[in-house]
Amino acid sequence: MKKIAFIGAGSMAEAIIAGIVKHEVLPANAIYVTNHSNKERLARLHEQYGVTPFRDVENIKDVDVLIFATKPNQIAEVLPKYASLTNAIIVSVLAGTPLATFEATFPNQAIARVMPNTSATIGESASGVAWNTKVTDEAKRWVTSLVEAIGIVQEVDEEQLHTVTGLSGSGPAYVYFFVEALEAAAIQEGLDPKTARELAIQTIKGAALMLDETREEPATLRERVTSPNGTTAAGLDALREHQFAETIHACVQAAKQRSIELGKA
Ligand SMILES: NC(=O)C1=CN([C@@H]2O[C@H](COP(=O)(O)OP(=O)(O)OC[C@H]3O[C@@H](n4cnc5c(N)ncnc54)[C@H](OP(=O)(O)O)[C@@H]3O)[C@@H](O)[C@H]2O)C=CC1
Ligand SMILES: O=C(O)[C@@H]1CCC=N1
Repeated sequence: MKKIAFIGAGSMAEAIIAGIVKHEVLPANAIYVTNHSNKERLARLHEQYGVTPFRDVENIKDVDVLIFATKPNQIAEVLPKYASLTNAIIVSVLAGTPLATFEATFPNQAIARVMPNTSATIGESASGVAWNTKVTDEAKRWVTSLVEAIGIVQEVDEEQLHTVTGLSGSGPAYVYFFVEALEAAAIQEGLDPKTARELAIQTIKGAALMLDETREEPATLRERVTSPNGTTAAGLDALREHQFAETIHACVQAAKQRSIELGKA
């Protein structure tokens, strides 16, 4: 049985832990977790998922997979502490931070850079992965099976992970922001908040499931909603007038650019 340890216990680590535990990829007692100082959070993760908090690297010296999930600007001080774990497969979920940063500490080990998203919590992450040159077929298989347990995964070149971050790493936040805007508009235009919330959630869910289950082109599905000279055409015209596509491009580009900057920090 594999034993894995999370270095960092924030939102992303919890989303992955929740996905792994829910899908029974590993028993919870094979999952170790640490953070900087927040004891209450580790106690809550233990309580909620059954994972084992640890403080000392001695407690995880036989670990098979080490998953780094700190903020990018925290990793430089974190890595030296784990340099003795020369048998572990290394996984990073840090935005921007290059494989080379991890190779400096683990020069002979298999390293994977994964960009998941918080939908991992329910096994619905859209993740990207890139590998270093030391990765073995076995390490690839194992990390892929771990990431597949929390959703779908696409293999990309390392440089492309910046764009993956701008699309799917940050993507859930764009969708939530869209829902916030949709709800606010519906309330201003006469609905009560509860009705606006229920209709907005089901609209997003139904459209996402249509895309996934039918695999039809988004444009085809859009056209099917759009009666000639009808209400949808009027709504879409307003989106075009307000530069919807340009706005989304600016959004993905800005997130990608920030990922590049974080990688240089
Ligand atoms: N949130 C998201 O949607 C996504 C995040 N990511 C990436 O995941 C990483 C984590 O993000 P997120 O979970 O949101 O961040 P959080 O701030 O929620 O979590 C950061 C974690 O790192 C811990 N930490 C800080 N310093 C150390 C240290 N010296 N040793 C051990 N642990 C330490 C913190 O501990 P403490 O609380 O005690 O300070 C905390 O548990 C980032 O690099 C981000 O780019 C990737 C994809 C999506
Ligand atoms: O906002 C961030 O930097 C992280 C990376 C992708 C999603 N959240």
